[in-house]
Amino acid sequence: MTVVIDGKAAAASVIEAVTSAATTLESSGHRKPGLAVVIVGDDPASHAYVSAKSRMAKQCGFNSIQHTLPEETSQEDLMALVAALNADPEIDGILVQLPLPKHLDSEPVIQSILPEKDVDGLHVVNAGKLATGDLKTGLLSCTPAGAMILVRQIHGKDLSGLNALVIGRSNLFGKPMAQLLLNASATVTIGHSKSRDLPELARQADILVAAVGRAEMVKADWLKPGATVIDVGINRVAAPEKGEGKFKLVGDVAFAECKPIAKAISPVPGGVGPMTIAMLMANTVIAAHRRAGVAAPSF
Ligand SMILES: NC(=O)C1=CN([C@@H]2O[C@H](COP(=O)(O)OP(=O)(O)OC[C@H]3O[C@@H](n4cnc5c(N)ncnc54)[C@H](OP(=O)(O)O)[C@@H]3O)[C@@H](O)[C@H]2O)C=CC1
Ligand SMILES: Nc1nc(=O)c2c([nH]1)NC[C@@H]1CN(c3ccc(C(=O)N[C@@H](CCC(=O)O)C(=O)O)cc3)C=[N+]21
Repeated sequence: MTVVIDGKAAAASVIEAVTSAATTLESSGHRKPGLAVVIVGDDPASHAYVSAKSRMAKQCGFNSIQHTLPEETSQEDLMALVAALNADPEIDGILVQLPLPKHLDSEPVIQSILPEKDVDGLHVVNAGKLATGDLKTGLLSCTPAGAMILVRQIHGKDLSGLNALVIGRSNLFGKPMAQLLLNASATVTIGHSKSRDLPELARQADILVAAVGRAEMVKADWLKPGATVIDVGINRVAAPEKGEGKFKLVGDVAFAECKPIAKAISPVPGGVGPMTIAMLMANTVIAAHRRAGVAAPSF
């Protein structure tokens, strides 16, 4: 029987641990962890994610502040807001929702966030710590950290001898995911749009992670029987069966046909997505502990 990995349940247990760490921190005389989420423009999907993040931060007992800037915000104004949040002693974590409107350059914005407040794990200092094998003193990118917790449920901490394929090489997900898998001693391949014969690479993989953004790209005949499949893709596709003009979310993996071949598979929705938000809360509570000079929990 294939295991359908329950990301909601795994996220709920992370959230429980985060909430309890936040409560303990506060009852020992420190202030609440503070998370600032910055969103520019009015993309409805981004707004939905940001409100989910703000809601969850409140549920964890954080001080959660949302900054909503108009579409026409300038690079200077956005950078000035980040500088103010860097200097704000009440703020432990800063997240700038991506993608930014086209006229803005995200890289200087991300790099201007203080590394110790970079709860997205995208600052070069945090990316560099991960790349050099320091997983303890920086902040990890939320989605790969969450995906790794799901992999650990199936395989434990040591992935020695296992082949892993990550499809996608973004800074937000693919690269840090590959590094986490490598750190756990998997033999890692990274596939992308210029790879030759992805299906053949996939058939070698004991652990297949798909983060492309192409609905149901990974088919049943790509899988090694008994593989663990982690689906990171979030694709909104038409769902006429739900009514005219309705949409549904699907991943990068053709779930129904892949499920019988896999040992374990994460669904979309209800897989990696909820873990991303949970790990953002985990990073915020870690940053708050470090700022307070108290030993931080690990997740
Ligand atoms: N569940 C969650 O919490 C999160 C989900 N996501 C989702 O994950 C997906 C990927 O996100 P992200 O990494 O930010 O996306 P990017 O668009 O930054 O990266 C996509 C990657 O997929 C590769 N790619 C594109 N087309 C193909 C193809 N036909 N064959 C093989 N590789 C291809 C690209 O290759 P190349 O580099 O050559 O262009 C690139 O490396 C999206 O669906 C996104 O919504 C992202 C973050 C969080
Ligand atoms: N700076 C930055 N950091 C991010 O981590 C970041 C970002 N920008 N921009 C966009 C992507 C995407 N992302 C998701 C978070 C949660 C779900 C999630 O909770 N998904 C639910 C479904 C939600 C729904 O129903 O719409 C699920 O998969 O079950 C999905 C996707 C974070 N991202």
